[in-house]
Amino acid sequence: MTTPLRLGTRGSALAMAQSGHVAEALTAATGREVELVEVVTAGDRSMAPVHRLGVGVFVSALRDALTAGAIDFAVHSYKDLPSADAPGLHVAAVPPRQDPRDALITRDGRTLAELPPGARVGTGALRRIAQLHALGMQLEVTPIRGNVGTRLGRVLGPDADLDAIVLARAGLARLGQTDVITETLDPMLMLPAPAQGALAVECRIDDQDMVELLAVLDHAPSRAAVIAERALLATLEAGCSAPVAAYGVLAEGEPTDEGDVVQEIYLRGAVISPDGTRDLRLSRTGTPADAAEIGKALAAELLELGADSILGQEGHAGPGTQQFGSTE
Ligand SMILES: NCc1[nH]cc(CCC(=O)O)c1CC(=O)O
Repeated sequence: MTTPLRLGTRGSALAMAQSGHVAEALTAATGREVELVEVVTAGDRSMAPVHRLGVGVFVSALRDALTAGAIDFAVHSYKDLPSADAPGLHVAAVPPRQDPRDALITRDGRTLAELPPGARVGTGALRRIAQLHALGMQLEVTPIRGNVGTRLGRVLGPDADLDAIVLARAGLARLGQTDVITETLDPMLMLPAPAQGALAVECRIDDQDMVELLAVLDHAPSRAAVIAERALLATLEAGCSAPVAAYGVLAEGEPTDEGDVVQEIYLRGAVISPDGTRDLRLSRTGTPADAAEIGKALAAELLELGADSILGQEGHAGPGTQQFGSTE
């Protein structure tokens, strides 16, 4: 009998749900038993706005446990990972991604377009705040934090004080709560965070057995999309709490003259000032093998249009440093 593999996870309902799904998938594919080990992170203990908490509050405790050998692997929400690689660690799998779009939940069932001026919309991420302002609908955007249940309470609970909230559809999907969604937002209006809806399954780079075992969970199209989105973010030297959005989609391109169907990646990226007055959005296509280059090239185009001055406005960390952390 082999010993169970130790999967480190945060204790939030969302983290437990996504770790549980990965554990089940790994057991189904390999027959290996998986044991969940709860790791408490600084981000779980604090209620401060996350863009003020800064560096990796939800991630570093899990990574420390992994490096120390207390756990064999960890599952992260990929969008919460800093864009720089962690020394000695390796993302061994990107499982099939959930729908990466953002979701709107309203108190009275109105859609985004139906919200009146002055409607109170809660969200924590600068990226979402910026895009809500950019709609020019005079929404009153209110910062919120807390786990998914707490945030839903602000709009659906007995003491609801907001007209609407925006959060990742993927989180609700993993919790089996998509029935609360009023509207899944069009990425042309609300472009998701880089890597939203994707998971990163991480292990120690020198743990060859785990690297090989976890590879069964990898989904190449999801990985390619995430690579492109995160290359854009890294090139902008921004982090998950910056007002940067990116969405990569793999699709079949136009058939070649010989009639061959090839995969194409379509990447859309945006940098928007928190007040919504400066709004840069561009897209680009290429082949999935060039995912990282497409992200870098799109970031370079955004920089040419002045993206750095927008990012500078909200305390851009500058070259060599990484500002990141869970945005909601
Ligand atoms: N930053 C918090 C966070 N990290 C991952 C998710 C869930 C969705 C995902 O996996 O992208 C959420 C919640 C949210 O943004 O509403």
